[in-house]
Amino acid sequence: MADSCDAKSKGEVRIHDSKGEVRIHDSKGELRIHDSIDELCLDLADYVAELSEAAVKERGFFAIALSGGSLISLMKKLCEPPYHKTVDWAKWHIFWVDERVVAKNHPDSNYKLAKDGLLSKVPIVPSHVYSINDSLTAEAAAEEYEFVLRQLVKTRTVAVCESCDCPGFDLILLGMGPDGHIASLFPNHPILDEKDEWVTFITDSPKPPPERITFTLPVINSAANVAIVVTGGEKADAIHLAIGDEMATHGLIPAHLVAPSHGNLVWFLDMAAASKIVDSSQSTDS
Ligand SMILES: O=C(O)[C@H](O)[C@@H](O)[C@H](O)[C@H](O)COP(=O)(O)O
Repeated sequence: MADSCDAKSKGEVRIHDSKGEVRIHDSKGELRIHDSIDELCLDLADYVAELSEAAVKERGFFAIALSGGSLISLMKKLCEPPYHKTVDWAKWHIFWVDERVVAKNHPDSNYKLAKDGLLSKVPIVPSHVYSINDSLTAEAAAEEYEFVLRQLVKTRTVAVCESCDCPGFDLILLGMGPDGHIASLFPNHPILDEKDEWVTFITDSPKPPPERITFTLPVINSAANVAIVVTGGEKADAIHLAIGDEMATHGLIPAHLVAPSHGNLVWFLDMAAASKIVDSSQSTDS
């Protein structure tokens, strides 16, 4: 049984905008304003490459879990020089934080999205890519994904969290929806309270398609590093709730529940997504 880890970590917040880079320390960590989406992509590639190098040096592996959505396109710089040569791709072990229960060649598949947008462009080892069994029901696919993950924790390909028996991924990359969902953990959904399973499933996702498997919060919060990558003004309110101090009056949203027990949390935001938590006086033009 997975013990739930208490959330202790604070997050570092990096915002990317045409105004340059500003770092502001607040209750949730560091706020960082960069040049544009392109700067965000460069910073994200640097961040991932550095974590990969450190994990490979320390453990011989880099266990990373990907989300779907715009995250994959924001990882594009990793497919370009120097990263396509300098990253030790053969040591990567790639998982999905959540996956739609559709065929792996279906347009809605997060595996297809990552394969087309990243994995087919870098020299990863195909047997190190852990996609779901797309011939199973959502429940069975979640059970089988957890079984595969448990085998890789046994071999320490995926580390174990210091204070609970959860897998300790080297990096979990999340997106966030306008409602503040992360992975396939949606507001007010009972699986937010799941504390025993590492991987669970839903059949009523408010974001189509309805059937998905997803890591649970204890697994996300057991990672050594979590990054939440959010762009676009339609998410500004959710960012305000997730990072701003006023969230107590608005209730908790899933993104606010991401608080790694021993790991580091970094928010990568563009200015549009961050528009409700910073004012223009904090840009480097001032
Ligand atoms: O499978 C999924 O749908 C994703 O994992 C989901 O959690 C995504 O990360 C957010 O919905 C943000 O998606 P966008 O970045 O495309 O808005």
